[in-house]
Amino acid sequence: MHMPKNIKVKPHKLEGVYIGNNKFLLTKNLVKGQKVYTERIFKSKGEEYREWIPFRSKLASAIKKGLKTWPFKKGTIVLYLGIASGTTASHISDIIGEEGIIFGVEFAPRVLRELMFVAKKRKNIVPILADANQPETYQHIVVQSDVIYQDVAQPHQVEIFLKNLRFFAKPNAIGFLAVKARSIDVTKDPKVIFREVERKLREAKLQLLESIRLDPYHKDHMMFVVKVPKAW
Ligand SMILES: C[S@@+](CC[C@H](N)C(=O)[O-])C[C@H]1O[C@@H](n2cnc3c(N)ncnc32)[C@H](O)[C@@H]1O
Repeated sequence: MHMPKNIKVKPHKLEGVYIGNNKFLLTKNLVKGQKVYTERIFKSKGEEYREWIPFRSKLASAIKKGLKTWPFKKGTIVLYLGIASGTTASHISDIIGEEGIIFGVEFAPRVLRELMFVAKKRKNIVPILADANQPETYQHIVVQSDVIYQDVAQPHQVEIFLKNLRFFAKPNAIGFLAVKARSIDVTKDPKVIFREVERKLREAKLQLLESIRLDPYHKDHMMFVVKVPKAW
């Protein structure tokens, strides 16, 4: 087996995130010796860390671009829409630990199958084969959540996001919406699309905390971060 390299690690200002002396973002591996994608594993003072690659994860790229809102900690309950094979979710899983839970909704069966292998090792991931546009079909599984994270790259992604917030957001929950401009309309300038998304979020009476362009890691993508008002 390939022996992980020893590096120096220091905590990032966001809880549960670390920085290696090589400037990589890292999370502490919840399942020692196990990789989830093409990330490298490192060691420091008896602990094992996984590299969190911003080109592979929009959340990691948002951190690189200065994300400030950080609701993830041990025990956080997350609804993840468009979880795919669990690249980003595996790092959230590292951070929230065994006390937390990620309900991962994905509508592509083939992709969900990959996630099943990840979830077999990571007990805090619950894979759900469903269409995020129909929250009523998984309402019996998912509980009220602290965080709703959405990355579905669909034309009606804002509507899907709002619908799920209405079903599952706890008061004061934090929502992350990763928007790929081209999925909404390939013909429009991304800036126009992002303004439109912002307008819809404000119109829905959500508090817009941050909007972060994810270039150069993810071209024409924006991460919107919102807070759900107490009485919504
Ligand atoms: C960009 S990928 C997600 C990558 C993942 N978030 C990550 O960072 O590891 C988008 C995923 O959303 C899924 N998806 C798209 N529309 C969906 C829908 N309506 N319901 C559930 N999943 C959906 C796709 O099948 C795809 O796996």
